[in-house]
Amino acid sequence: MLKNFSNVTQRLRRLSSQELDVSGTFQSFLLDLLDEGKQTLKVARVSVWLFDDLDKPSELINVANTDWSGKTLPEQLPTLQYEDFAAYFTAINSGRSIDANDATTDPRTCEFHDIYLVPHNIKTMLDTVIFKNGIPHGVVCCEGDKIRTWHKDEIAFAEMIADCCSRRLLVKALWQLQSQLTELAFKDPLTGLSNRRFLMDSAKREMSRHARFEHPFSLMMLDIDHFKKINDNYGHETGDLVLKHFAEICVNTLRLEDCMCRLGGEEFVVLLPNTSINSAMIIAERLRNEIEHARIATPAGEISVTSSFGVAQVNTSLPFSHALKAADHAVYQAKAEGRNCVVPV
Ligand SMILES: Nc1nc2c(ncn2[C@@H]2O[C@H](COP(=O)(O)OP(=O)(O)OP(=O)(O)O)[C@@H](O)[C@H]2O)c(=O)[nH]1
Repeated sequence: MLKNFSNVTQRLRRLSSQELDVSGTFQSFLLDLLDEGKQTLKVARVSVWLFDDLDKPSELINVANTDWSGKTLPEQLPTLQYEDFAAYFTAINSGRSIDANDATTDPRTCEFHDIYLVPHNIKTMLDTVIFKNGIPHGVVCCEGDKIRTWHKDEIAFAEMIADCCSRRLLVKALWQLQSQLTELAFKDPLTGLSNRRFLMDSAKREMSRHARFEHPFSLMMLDIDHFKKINDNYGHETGDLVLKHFAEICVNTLRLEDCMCRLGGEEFVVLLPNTSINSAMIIAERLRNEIEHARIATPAGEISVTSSFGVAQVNTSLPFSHALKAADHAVYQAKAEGRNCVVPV
């Protein structure tokens, strides 16, 4: 029976309030939680095991254990296979807690007798199920070195620990999904560059920052010359490869703080913070030269491209679209002047 039940639930509530805090790692959250379980239930160790694959729950992987020193994972995580412990896996998949008072004789846990219980001096086990979308996803294992009768309070407490794990796993999955969605919303999937939406968002932020500090802010627009011929001559796949490598060449030539975005097709924009039009012209000329001399390796052989540039200093008291339109116009002028050149607004 649990002593000081209200203190215990208070501590558990404090821990579960950290479920939404994804600034710490999943690992350190689990270890804090398991330490609480170990102290409260007075057991030798508590560990968490998760199924590797929910569609095929044939392997459990040990992802946290109060025996592990510090908060680092061992190089090789211990695993359990269904074929070796069928009764145990079946019990977990039923979703019910395993209160094996005497683990060596309990039919759900006696399979561990020779390889685990005896070598580790484990006499009793209390295992509670972690769920994901209502399906068993893993287990919290509490192990003790004396046979004991698990009281219903203790089982309820261990189930609360498993529920904390379930919710933290859900939060982790939601955060992963959210960062994937953000990536999809703001990234061009082909080149990995930011997309038009990101450009417009960050331009707005840069405009107000530059207006406040009265720093110069420029942009350049660049458009690959005769790109249609690359598609026509080598095929669309090679065209895609050229776009990817073209983006890499540009990113490697530009400064880290310069933000390069793909507007669409073979048209790109680079935001140049704290840069005057004169410096922007020098940067554009350097990039133009770099692109002209690069040899892009493709299965169809080496391909080289050139690019036409329009460069503008952004007037922060006008909408950003003005600077964008002006740079676009300068690109047209660069095309009219024979391509592979830089034209200022
Ligand atoms: N492979 C590939 N091609 C694309 C992609 N997006 C646009 N394009 C192609 O890029 C080509 C752009 O052609 P145009 O706008 O005529 O321009 P251009 O051939 O580069 O000629 P100039 O700009 O006048 O030098 C079109 O054939 C588009 O189909 C893409 O994601 N992948």
